[in-house]
Amino acid sequence: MTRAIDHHPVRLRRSVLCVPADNARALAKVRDLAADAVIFDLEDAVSPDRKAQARKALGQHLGANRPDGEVIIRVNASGSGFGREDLTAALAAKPDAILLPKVESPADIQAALDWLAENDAPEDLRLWAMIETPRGVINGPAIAETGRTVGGRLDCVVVGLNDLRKETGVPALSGRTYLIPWLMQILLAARGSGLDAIDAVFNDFRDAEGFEAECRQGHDMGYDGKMLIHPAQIDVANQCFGIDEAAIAEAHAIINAFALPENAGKGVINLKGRMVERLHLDQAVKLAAKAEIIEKRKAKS
Ligand SMILES: CC(C)(COP(=O)(O)OP(=O)(O)OC[C@H]1O[C@@H](n2cnc3c(N)ncnc32)[C@H](O)[C@@H]1OP(=O)(O)O)[C@@H](O)C(=O)NCCC(=O)NCCSC(=O)C[C@H](O)C(=O)O
Ligand SMILES: [Mg+2]
Repeated sequence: MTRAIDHHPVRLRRSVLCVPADNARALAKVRDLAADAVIFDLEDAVSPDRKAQARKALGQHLGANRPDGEVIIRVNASGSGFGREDLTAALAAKPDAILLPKVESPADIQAALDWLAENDAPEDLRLWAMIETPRGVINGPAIAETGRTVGGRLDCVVVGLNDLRKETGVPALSGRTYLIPWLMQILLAARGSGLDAIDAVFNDFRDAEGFEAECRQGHDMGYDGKMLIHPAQIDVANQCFGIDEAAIAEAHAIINAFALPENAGKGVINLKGRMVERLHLDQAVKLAAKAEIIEKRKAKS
């Protein structure tokens, strides 16, 4: 695992594909897909009468197949009546992270942390949190901060706009005009506590143009990647949230310039007529680390 300057681990999360845990045909496809991370869903993609079946299918599937990227399991919320059984099944399936839906307060994170401690969860098991209700957005900074300071397991938040639109009445307009303030609020809360942030799903998976525009928007808002619902969305997300050649070259130019003996100890330098400070060096190191992971991933596929 590559570590960035601020010691937050750099992980590749450009494309985070969601798969209903009870869909055998979709599960069978996952290993051959180029998603950076896969969320195996026990929550809204699985109907209440199939929850038990989905837990069992997921355990069997992950027992025999592991995708290359991060494995995340989304459980049902604690108040749903399915939460405890989902957590038990998730822990047994040994994911990299458990995704908590509809997180509304620091207490939701704390309850999950307590359960994990009581059930001897491995130290490196991470928590992800979905922010997808009005209270979740309002309490975003406190949620992110509690997750970081208590137990240190939380390292990623995911925006759920379907639920947020349902709860607020904001319609699904192209461009997401009235949702942008909340998207930026969530991004700021995540960054304020050193967490990664994943943009929401785009439902119209046959609308390639609309999807690409939304990926570019999410990237420009600062998000690390996008939650996806269909394999056709993976390549575009990897490209939009990826790093182009010019940016990699620029990062290396900054790193090399600060490594020159004449620049040792300098806080600011002149790089071909442009002011470059050590904060830009930090950014360049992080970007180069991510580019290195992307190259390794390409070499493997
Ligand atoms: C949306 C879908 C139900 C569409 O499925 P389908 O009708 O099967 O589409 P296609 O015929 O185009 O599929 C082509 C093949 O690809 C496989 N497939 C489809 N989706 C996936 C997937 N997600 N992962 C892996 N493989 C997939 C199909 O099986 C076809 O292959 P084959 O069967 O061999 O022909 C479906 O895409 C789907 O269920 N997507 C995921 C839905 C989901 O997980 N929803 C929960 C996440 S969204 C969310 O969380 C919202 C958030 O909470 C919020 O509030 O916003
Ligand atoms: Mg949701």
